Amino acid sequence: MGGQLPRILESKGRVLGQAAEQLRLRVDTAALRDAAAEIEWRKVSRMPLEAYARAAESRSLPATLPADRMTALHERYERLKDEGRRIDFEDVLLATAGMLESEPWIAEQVREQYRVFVVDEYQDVSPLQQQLLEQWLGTRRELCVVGDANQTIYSFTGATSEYLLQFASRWDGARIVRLERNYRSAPPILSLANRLMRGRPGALELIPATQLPKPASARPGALADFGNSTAYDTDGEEARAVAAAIAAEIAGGTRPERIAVLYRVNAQAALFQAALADAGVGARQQGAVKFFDLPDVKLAIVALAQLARDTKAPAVPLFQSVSDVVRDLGWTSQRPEGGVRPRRNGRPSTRSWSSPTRPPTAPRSRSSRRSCSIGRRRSTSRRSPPSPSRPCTARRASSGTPYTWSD
Ligand SMILES: Nc1ncnc2c1ncn2[C@@H]1O[C@H](COP(=O)(O)OP(=O)(O)OP(=O)(O)O)[C@@H](O)[C@H]1O
Repeated sequence: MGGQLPRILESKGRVLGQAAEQLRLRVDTAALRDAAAEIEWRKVSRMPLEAYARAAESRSLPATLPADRMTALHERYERLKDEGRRIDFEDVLLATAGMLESEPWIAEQVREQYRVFVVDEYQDVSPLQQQLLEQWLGTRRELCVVGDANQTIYSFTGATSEYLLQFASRWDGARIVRLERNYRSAPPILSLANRLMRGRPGALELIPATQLPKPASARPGALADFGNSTAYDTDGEEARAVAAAIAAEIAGGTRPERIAVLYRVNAQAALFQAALADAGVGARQQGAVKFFDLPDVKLAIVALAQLARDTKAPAVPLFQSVSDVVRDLGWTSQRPEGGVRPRRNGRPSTRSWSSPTRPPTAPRSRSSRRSCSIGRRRSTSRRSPPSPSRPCTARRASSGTPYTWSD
């Protein structure tokens, strides 16, 4: 008790970089990013370092960081963090859970303050977050969770849709409300989403709430069906096929301004633009802004200015401090190839000099992650409220628009 509060690490990048340097590990930024994800996974899974050392043997790790080096890196990262009196986002959760467990009076105080709990995006809850939720709840049952197992995206950092899928069996008498009427997307999108998700655990059968408006200018049948989805081996092949399909559409009479390409991460834009140019199709990137107006560039400039004013900052060469600052913001020194570099866990990596740079390991809520282009929030009052003392779970209709936001 007492003393100075520890500082919260904005991202693990810088401390991990120092740890790797101290251990003389030659690792690139991608491997460090994977190490950060491993640290998150270990901590939200509540796994002590010794247990991780064993578990790491059977995990898929970067070639430069086999199990023993990865474990050593975790250990050094934790040590450096403790020495600097800093805590990361997982520590905040761990410390809160530990406090509620060891100090029942604090748990009581929290429970008095909050009576009813609503958890959104419940498909992406980690064991540690679930533990916290249970500690907040105590013996009460005033809980409503909302989620869609088909929108699970954080498994690689230890989240699991199991809590959502098993909710009814864990909470006897829970009321399940299936939100399958979809107000967001047009019927062809929903029918494609239904086809893609059919048979998966917790899959919903989405029902369009509205029929597609038919402007007079629309070519009959233009949006009647998306046909089958096609997967390509590489981003380049995908971009070329998309460009060829667009060129064919235009040749068939569709006006170019009626065509849009929705992509998942900004780094893909360059590939699409190149493929479209090769196919003789002019394209405009929406949201393209000047370099110094990019939010991430502005952020870096603010951080660098702060560092320049900080008289207590350690005297290190300029390139080192600049590199530390931008690395801390999640940037890498590798030029984007226009494609998305696959992570070892199959998820795309979005870090690059030109991509938005919120670190993938930074503490951020799903809502902030999505805030770029899709309004995710809607007043919960429009949903049926859970009856008191009866936990309810609502499965959300998947939006069916997985490619419309860009990180
Ligand atoms: N009853 C309704 N009538 C009209 N429009 C609605 C209704 N309910 C939701 N919508 C619209 O549907 C869209 C999606 O709603 P909302 O974001 O609440 O869905 P969600 O299930 O939380 O989505 P996600 O699965 O992406 O988190 C919003 O544009 C919202 O305005």
